[in-house]
Amino acid sequence: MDALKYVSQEEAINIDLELFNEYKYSVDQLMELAGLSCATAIAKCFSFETISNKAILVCCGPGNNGGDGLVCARHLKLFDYNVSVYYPKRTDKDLYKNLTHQCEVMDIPVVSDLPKNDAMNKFGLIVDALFGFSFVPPVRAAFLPVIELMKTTKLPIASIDIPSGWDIEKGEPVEGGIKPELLISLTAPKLCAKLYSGKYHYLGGRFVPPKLEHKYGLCLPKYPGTECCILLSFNL
Ligand SMILES: NC(=O)C1=CN([C@@H]2O[C@H](COP(=O)(O)OP(=O)(O)OC[C@H]3O[C@@H](n4cnc5c(N)ncnc54)[C@H](O)[C@@H]3O)[C@@H](O)[C@H]2O)[C@H](O)CC1
Ligand SMILES: [K+]
Repeated sequence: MDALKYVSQEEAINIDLELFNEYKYSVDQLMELAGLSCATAIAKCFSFETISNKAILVCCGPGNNGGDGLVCARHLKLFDYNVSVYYPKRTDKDLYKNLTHQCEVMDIPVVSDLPKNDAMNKFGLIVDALFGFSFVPPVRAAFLPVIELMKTTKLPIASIDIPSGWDIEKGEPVEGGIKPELLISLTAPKLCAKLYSGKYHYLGGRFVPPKLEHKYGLCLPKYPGTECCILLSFNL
């Protein structure tokens, strides 16, 4: 079998466009599957016993990566974790308003200010849903504090699709970036994931129609049975 393809930023954007325009998926559909696969991979890697208070802070950015984070937060809550969401720049579109509402009515606190030291100490894991494949470096000022927090924290980080702040193709910035313990690539891994050496690398977003997979030569791995995510690599 041919090797799994790591896609460029342009290919990732084109695949995304094709899913919406040619294959007629809606963003909500794919985001739900993407977010569920992220929550599932997180639960596989971080059981209740391994993270203090079962408490997870999900940091959500302004685009669809942040939307995946909101969906992921809701599923983690359904999996019985104690979930909070940090969402500093709320996007004024119905999709995001509804996803935020769904979290709030499930008693997931959604805050606009980064939790301070004491409040931060209760968490056992940070989910990074700040930026995905549309990120263009460098990080703008509004997001520097949360990126700095994630660079210096002792808590494990689970990154959705891209470790935020990393160049989509060239990887970690030369001045140093965040170092997630889990990376969940969605649809297909991006080139930066080749340079990822953290503990767990999962693939999620099991929604690619075979014709689209072949067109881009993705050579996706065979997901086991009905699983929505698959472990690509594990480093001790
Ligand atoms: N088909 C798929 O694979 C699916 C992927 N999903 C997820 O969607 C993201 C990509 O989402 P997109 O809305 O295109 O953009 P991002 O979330 O990556 O970010 C755009 C957002 O961020 C701002 N921004 C860009 N650069 C910077 C910067 N340097 N500093 C600060 N802010 C920045 C920009 O202005 C936008 O507001 C993909 O990765 C997946 O996670 C779908 O959910 C399902 C289908
Ligand atoms: K991310």
